Amino acid sequence: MSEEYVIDVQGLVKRFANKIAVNSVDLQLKKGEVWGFLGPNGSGKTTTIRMICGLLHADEGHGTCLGLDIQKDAEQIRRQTGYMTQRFSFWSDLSIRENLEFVARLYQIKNKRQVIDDTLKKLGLFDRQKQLAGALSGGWKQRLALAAVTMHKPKLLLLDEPTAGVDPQARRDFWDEIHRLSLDGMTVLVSTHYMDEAERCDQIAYLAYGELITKGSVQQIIDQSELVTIKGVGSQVRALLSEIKNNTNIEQASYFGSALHVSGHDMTLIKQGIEQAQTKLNIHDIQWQEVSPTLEDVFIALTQRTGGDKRGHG
Ligand SMILES: Nc1ncnc2c1ncn2[C@@H]1O[C@H](COP(=O)(O)OP(=O)(O)OP(=O)(O)O)[C@@H](O)[C@H]1O
Repeated sequence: MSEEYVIDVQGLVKRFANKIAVNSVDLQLKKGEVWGFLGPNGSGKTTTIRMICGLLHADEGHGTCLGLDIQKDAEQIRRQTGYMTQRFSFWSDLSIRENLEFVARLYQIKNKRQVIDDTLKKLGLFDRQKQLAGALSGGWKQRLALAAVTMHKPKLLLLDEPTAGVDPQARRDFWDEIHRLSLDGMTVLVSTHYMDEAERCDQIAYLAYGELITKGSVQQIIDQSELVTIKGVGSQVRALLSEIKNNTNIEQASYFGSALHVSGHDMTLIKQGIEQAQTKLNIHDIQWQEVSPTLEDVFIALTQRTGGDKRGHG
């Protein structure tokens, strides 16, 4: 095993019936890093997470998690990992504290009372400990889930879309907590569809169609994409979209608020395409400015390209 990595897996493959859900995925996460796991619905994020923590047997590939073999040491990995699933469930008719007592028994935590008190305080749940879990709002439920999966002090936290449907303030608080945990040395892998959350991560891995398309810091991913973007602002910008999308030199066009972002790999061709569309529709009052592509621009372009390749190869 590598001393350096908390997760070190190579060539992970998972098939369901005849379909490949995950295809040859490599991942290396260092201690204390926060990784964002992104990709469209069904791209294989949950399946990969489940293989890493030994809940699902990989059909091919090998590697270690916390220095343990993912194919052989599943039980030991699970004991040292906090895994928050998409549908993390509680006893809704038990209080916050009673739920944590239940989890503490499950993990055979020693000195339960003290550990539960500390966890409640750390996550700002102490004053609410008697509230029924079923009556909590989305943000508080997520905190309870985080309390439940961190109470046994895991070295690795795997969070599968932990903030889906949670309001922005609660999501921000949740992320503050994630960063606090990483400062204590916990390694975190979080799957998310939110771009602002991706930007809070040290590193990102992006999956599409079961394949790892890119990984690195936000800036590295933007730079590696070699995507160029131009932003248009003006009253007639909405009329341009469908005409621009018909142009084969333009890989991607979409609205960001009242602005139109147009992206591709050759700015000269993009500008030509825009000019053709404007001339055809007799639109001349749009101001264009070259901008750095956003992470979302890059991910949409990557997904479209990968999808095109897949369709192209049948
Ligand atoms: N137990 C299963 N049996 C059959 N197919 C499965 C099973 N689990 C996942 N799949 C399929 O594998 C593919 C990858 O699914 P997975 O849940 O890993 O994607 P995901 O990236 O986590 O998606 P989402 O963002 O929607 O959560 C999908 O096509 C899914 O339908």
